[in-house]
Amino acid sequence: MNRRGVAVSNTQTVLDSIIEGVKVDVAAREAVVDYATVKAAAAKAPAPRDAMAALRLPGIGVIAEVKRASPSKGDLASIGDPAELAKAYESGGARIISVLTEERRFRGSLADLDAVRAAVNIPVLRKDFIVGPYQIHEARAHGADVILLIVAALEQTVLESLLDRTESLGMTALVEVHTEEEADRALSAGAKVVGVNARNLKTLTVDRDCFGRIAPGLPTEVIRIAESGVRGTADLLAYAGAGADAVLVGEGLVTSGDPRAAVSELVTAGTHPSCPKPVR
Ligand SMILES: O=C(O)c1ccccc1NCC(=O)[C@H](O)[C@H](O)COP(=O)(O)O
Repeated sequence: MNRRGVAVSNTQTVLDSIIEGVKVDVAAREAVVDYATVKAAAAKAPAPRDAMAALRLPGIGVIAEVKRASPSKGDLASIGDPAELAKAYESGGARIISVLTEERRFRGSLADLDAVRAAVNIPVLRKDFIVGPYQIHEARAHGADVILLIVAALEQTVLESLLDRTESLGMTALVEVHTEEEADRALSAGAKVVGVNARNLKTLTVDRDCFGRIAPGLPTEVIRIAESGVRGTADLLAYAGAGADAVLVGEGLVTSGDPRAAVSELVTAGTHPSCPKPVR
């Protein structure tokens, strides 16, 4: 019961349980490489690549994800060499490479991020469940140009301070939302790039119409990314019609059998003159 006597569920969501594991893992890494050391390493890292410029190129951009496994699907692809996969994505025309670094549920790692950043010339997104400043400096130290901030996982003041810190390090924050209320919070925190995830991270249900409900309410200057559920060009075109500047694709690429061709097909559709353009 809460203070008003209303029953409150104590059920842990999928997101809660991921965050619980992430916090344990961050504390373990911080015990080995302390905060001051990770900050110093971030300060010495090569300059961030310009993700905003990549996202402003004409056509619907493709953010291609290195994704081995997920809570919703279990194992997806073995991906022995993430650098080779990232190079295939880049040669297929991806604008940004997303690298899942969470280990317990996604079987990603910071080593994957290192390998991908060294292999490609386009911006790289560290896709993880960021809960504090340590992970932001850590992301930069490992070459990240973009980081993900999930509104549903962060108190508003924490979201604001993590967004400021990300930008002060020269990186771009992809601020992820799933509801209109979360979109309002992202905007009030100052998000310049908003990702609408079709996947509800608490229940794992996927609702591709979520983007079309939320994106039209975003200011025109905000870059809009449609995340999850893209399995082919029809999904990309539907998101484009609803105003997406880019789509973020994982499962559809890693299970395709030919990731370069799969990205290229999406890029071709997203840059074809008949593809709907975001209204600005
Ligand atoms: O993918 C999941 O099952 C998942 C579960 C809980 C939290 C996050 C999850 N995925 C992260 C993502 O947002 C996706 O990897 C990304 O948007 C790509 O989605 P898809 O193209 O559907 O693989």
